[in-house]
Amino acid sequence: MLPKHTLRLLAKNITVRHASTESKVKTGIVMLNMGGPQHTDQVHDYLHRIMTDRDMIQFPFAQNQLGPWIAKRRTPEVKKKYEEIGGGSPILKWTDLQGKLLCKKLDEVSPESAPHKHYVSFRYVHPFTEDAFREIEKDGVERAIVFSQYPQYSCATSGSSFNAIYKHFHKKGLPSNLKLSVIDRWSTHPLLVKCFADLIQKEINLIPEEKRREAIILFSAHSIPLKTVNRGDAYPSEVGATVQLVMQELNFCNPYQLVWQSKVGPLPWLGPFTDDALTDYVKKQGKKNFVVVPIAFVNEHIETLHELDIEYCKELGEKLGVENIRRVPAPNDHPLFIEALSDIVKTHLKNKVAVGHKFLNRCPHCVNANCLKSKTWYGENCQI
Ligand SMILES: C=CC1=C(C)c2cc3[nH]c(cc4nc(cc5[nH]c(cc1n2)c(C)c5CCC(=O)O)C(CCC(=O)O)=C4C)c(C)c3C=C
Ligand code: FES
Ligand SMILES: [Fe+2]
Repeated sequence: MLPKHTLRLLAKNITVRHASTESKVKTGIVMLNMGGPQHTDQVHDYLHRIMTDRDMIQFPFAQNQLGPWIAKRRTPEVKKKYEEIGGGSPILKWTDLQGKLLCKKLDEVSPESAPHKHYVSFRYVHPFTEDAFREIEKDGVERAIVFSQYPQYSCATSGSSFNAIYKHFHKKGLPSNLKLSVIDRWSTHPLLVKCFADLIQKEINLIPEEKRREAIILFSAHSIPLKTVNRGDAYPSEVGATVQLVMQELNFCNPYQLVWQSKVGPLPWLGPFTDDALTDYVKKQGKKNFVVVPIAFVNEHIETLHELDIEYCKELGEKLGVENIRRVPAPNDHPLFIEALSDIVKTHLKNKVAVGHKFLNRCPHCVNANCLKSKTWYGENCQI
């Protein structure tokens, strides 16, 4: 039997915890990402939304016809890929878990902004931006922090999601009791860097000792069209910054190279491409050991589970006769990654910068009216 005062303390604790879970949400964390189809019957609509999103992709002509046409033509092939990775994208499962773990940690390290609650906001599949903000308004949240889950900012991905929030609010206005602020990029956060370094080191250690030092670390990021690069998109340099810091953390232990994957459509995209790089390293330079790192994704989905694991590491690796090829997992629920997320939010609240200068400044060659309207709106409406 426990002493009486211990029992009283336990009862008090239980009551306090109960009260905090029931109290009104003070800080909402909007987990911004593109999302992926949960089931294969969502694939066509998902692709259609991507290919007709002018913030994401611009065709040189016939945009209204080309986008839907590519989506329709691509559907069977992409459906098959989702079937091969278990029938759908795990991106919702991971984002939801990351949000839950993040808010649990924030309740501990930032009691002044607690209770925290996460809201998943996807661009191309349910739960959409509108769903997230409907919930936020229903919960009577005091402060919403829009937290891009792309560490490196691209106008095609992060920018499109931020523009969608602007489109949702610009006519009806923000609820008067809601403060909105923005975390738009965090490619150089020290804990993100440490997390990648830890994940990479663990895979390097699994390569036989005599081959370990010669393994090439291939950092593979989703490519973007060259037209987007030349407009001044920040993404390639921000991905490069992450790579450089991760290699510094690893004391430049191995040879490394940044390569690009997942090109869509016939226009020129940023290279070198991951499969071409692998092929030439093996065939032309006699390299046989590789560690592949998905450096611009924070959770598993079709590009890691299918393109990297099945198409490149398994099928292409076997065809080329590589000795060792290991794919590093995405950060997922790695404790250092959850710590990174929590530190980013805590620092955002402490620094009281509602929206950064870099976000408000457009690409030098931006011709997208949505960007101008959206960035002006964020500049006028964000507060912390
Ligand atoms: C940093 C991440 C990403 C960038 C940059 C990006 C650019 C980009 N993507 C497309 C078109 C498609 N992307 C698709 C899937 C997909 N893309 C990303 C991330 C980035 N895209 C992720 C995480 C995913 C997978 C989602 C999931 O399954 O969970 C797809 C659909 C799949 C396919 O058809 O291969 C398309 C289409 C463009 C046009 C673009 C830059 C302009
Ligand atoms: S395309 Fe980059 S700000 Fe408009
Ligand atoms: Fe993509």
